[in-house]
Amino acid sequence: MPGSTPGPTDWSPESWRHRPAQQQPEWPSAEDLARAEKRLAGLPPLVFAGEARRLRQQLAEVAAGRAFLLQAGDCSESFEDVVADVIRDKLKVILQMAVVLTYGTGVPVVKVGRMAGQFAKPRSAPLEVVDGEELPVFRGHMVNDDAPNVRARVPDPTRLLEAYHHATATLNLVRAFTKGGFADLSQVHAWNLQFVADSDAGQRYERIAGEIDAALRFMAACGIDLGAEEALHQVDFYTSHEALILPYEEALTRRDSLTGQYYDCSAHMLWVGERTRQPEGAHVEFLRGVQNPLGVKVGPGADPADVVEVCRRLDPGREPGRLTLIARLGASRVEELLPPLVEAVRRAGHPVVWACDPMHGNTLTSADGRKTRRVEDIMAEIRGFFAVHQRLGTWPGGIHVELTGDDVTECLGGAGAIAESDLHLRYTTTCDPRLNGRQAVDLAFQVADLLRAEPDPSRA
Ligand SMILES: O=C[C@H](O)[C@H](O)COP(=O)(O)O
Ligand SMILES: C=C(OP(=O)(O)O)C(=O)O
Ligand SMILES: [Mn+2]
Repeated sequence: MPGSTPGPTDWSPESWRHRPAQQQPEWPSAEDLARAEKRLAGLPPLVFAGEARRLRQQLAEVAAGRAFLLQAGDCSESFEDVVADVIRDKLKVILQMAVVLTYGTGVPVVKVGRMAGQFAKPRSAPLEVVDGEELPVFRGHMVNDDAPNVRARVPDPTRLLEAYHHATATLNLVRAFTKGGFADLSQVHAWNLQFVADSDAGQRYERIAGEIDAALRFMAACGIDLGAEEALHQVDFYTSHEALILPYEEALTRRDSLTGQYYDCSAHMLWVGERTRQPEGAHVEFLRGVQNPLGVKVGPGADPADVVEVCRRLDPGREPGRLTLIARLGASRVEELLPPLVEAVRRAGHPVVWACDPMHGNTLTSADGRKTRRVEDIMAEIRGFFAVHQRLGTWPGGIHVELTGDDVTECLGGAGAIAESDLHLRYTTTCDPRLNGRQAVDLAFQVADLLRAEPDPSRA
């Protein structure tokens, strides 16, 4: 059974407190923080250990080269976007991408949202200048508000509770949508948002949807009872976020009554960010004791020996499905930097999933000072990632992307050819630039083409 290795005996949910923790807010009141932690610790878990174990099993299939991981959602979820239509549209785009990938390749797709808890952000600098005024930086709605004034930027521990409640509302809707009929394959046309349907990618998607309809009609005509096939009517959709604010994660960590092991019940999968993955640091210490599937971001400065050390701490049992390494190396350097990392981890015997985050190594600033990314760089990094794995005979296990279902103008180029002069039109992200629905579905088609060129996934 995944996670069958007993949890470490020299660990407790609070043992991270003895290690240096990067990127933690300076909460103005220790008492208010303690009150919020106490309340959170008494609230029900958001996800269940059995669900996290099921995701581990599915990720073990990815590690073995028999499935593909699609991890996607906002850079930083906004409390203001915990609105039915926004959540539904994001889900539609992710389901569409999954259909494109599965239908085009025959490879099962494991779907994980950066959703229902992605409310905290690590930042490169503690201060920023907005309209000439120096302000503490926005750290995600779990910590402070993004409004550009000093009062809004003061960390407020009651936001930890608000984050929990916003995550709960999001997850409730996600569960209803994915288990209650909306994700039924007969709805495949309805996932095509109007602004996506009008694009080339949207029309290509419509053709696939038509073929799926025809296949379903064919099976029904052959006498197959489609109503009885659960897989046609529901999808498994999992949640994930960066485990950044450790008092929040600790408060939601619970011992599973079935196995006696600890799970961080704030999300199915947690990852440690590029800025907090120090082997001796508090974040790695916290995550090594919870049995959820874990991600580790790996940036261009990563030393292979350090990455192996993090793998040793987080995956001592060398269990497939436990660890996903999410490489975010940049389009221009992926082919140079990824091979030594893959080789070192392979030599150390960790059966990790390798996923490509083509967003964070390709961020640039536009002339008017907005963070943006070129879709062509994003695609170039994905192509480089596939090329490296093909050369090394390893499986390019998945992609990790920032997107929204809204028709935003945050990333340059791609389907819809967004120019720098368009960025201001609908630039609504609270942190990093996201692909809009059209750009995301188009990207899925290109990734499906790359996956199709891979050796038969049933090889393993
Ligand atoms: O994903 C988020 C960003 O890349 C990270 O928070 C750093 O952003 P910054 O360089 O604007 O602080
Ligand atoms: C901050 C992020 O990534 P990284 O830790 O890789 O910079 C992120 O995924 O939004
Ligand atoms: Mn980001």
